[in-house]
Amino acid sequence: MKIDGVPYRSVWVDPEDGWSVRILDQTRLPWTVEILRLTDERQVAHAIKSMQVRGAPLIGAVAAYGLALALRRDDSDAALEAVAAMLGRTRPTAINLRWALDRMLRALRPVAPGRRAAAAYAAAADIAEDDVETCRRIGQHGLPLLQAIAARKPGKRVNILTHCNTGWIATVDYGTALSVIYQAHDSGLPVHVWVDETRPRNQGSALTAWELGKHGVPHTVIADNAGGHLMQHGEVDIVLVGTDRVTRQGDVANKIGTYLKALAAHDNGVPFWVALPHSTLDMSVRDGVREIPIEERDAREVLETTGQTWDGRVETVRTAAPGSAGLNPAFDVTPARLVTGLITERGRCEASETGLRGLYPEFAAAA
Ligand SMILES: CSC[C@H]1O[C@H](OP(=O)(O)O)[C@H](O)[C@@H]1O
Repeated sequence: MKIDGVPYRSVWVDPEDGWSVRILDQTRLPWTVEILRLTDERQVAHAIKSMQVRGAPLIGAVAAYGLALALRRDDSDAALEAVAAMLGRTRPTAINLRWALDRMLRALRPVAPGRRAAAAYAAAADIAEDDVETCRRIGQHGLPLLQAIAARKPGKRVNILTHCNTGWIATVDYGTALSVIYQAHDSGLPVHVWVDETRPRNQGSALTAWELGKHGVPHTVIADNAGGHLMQHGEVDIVLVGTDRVTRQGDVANKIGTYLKALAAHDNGVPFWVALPHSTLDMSVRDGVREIPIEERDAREVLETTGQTWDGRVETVRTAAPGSAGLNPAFDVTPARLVTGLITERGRCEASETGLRGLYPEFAAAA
């Protein structure tokens, strides 16, 4: 996607040296566009843990390049396994991280030391390019949902509620739920997006609002708790979110607060659709509520917030009462029964094992 007319991806190999890895520092957005240069796997691990890079598909792609960086120095079997394990421990919920590292290990274990670094860069590039095309197709398969809503309300805007950030900066390009919104907007459909602020890290008000603003998509930032009220008053035509892991029965792990949005949507008869690439499927898990590990992040993310002062300084301030403890689960799981359907690069399906088997027969055979 573009930033002020300049095309970007969210991760790329530096064309000047051909090996270091460039990323957008998402902790600096929306205040500044800062490009970081990563030169080893430790910097990659920090970038993922600190959420300089974030978003399920993107952390997988960046971890893949982190493995390539490590193998430039030491491409022994021991180093390959140890670095993959270290990167795999950076964040527990998004299955894309393990998916990407497993794909890298399958590609690299058969390669003789001495040739592994080049093979790793090629395999990481394949993961990145696969994600770009996958996310573009997700947008294509989601578009008819918005077209159908627009056809039922001619001359009126299609109101979409989204949670967290599922845009091009959460993937290598295009995004997942936002890929649908971008394609609808670019096709001339009158879309408007209710952007959940998405406390505590404000991926919505800071990142989704920034992305949509840069692309000229009409949007309004709302408090996380306002979505149900808007649904009760007919102001939401569809809820579109991304995900960090979908189980074989269609349970959906996503940013904390998604489950509450799904409950409100179910209670108000609002369609609740989840967009995901194949790399977000975890067919080894059935019951998401009981089996998906939920990342618990530093409580300070809840007790504090970061923003820009009126004279342009970016500062972090404490918003909670001094001395109060905090708890910060970063994800929750929405049971399949609350999900209207899944939008993937292969098409749309119901949130069920049958639905997923229909789109991904190879997974059924393997599981
Ligand atoms: C395109 S998937 C984005 C997915 O990842 C986000 O989590 P985080 O910001 O913690 O990386 C959120 O759950 C989004 O739905």
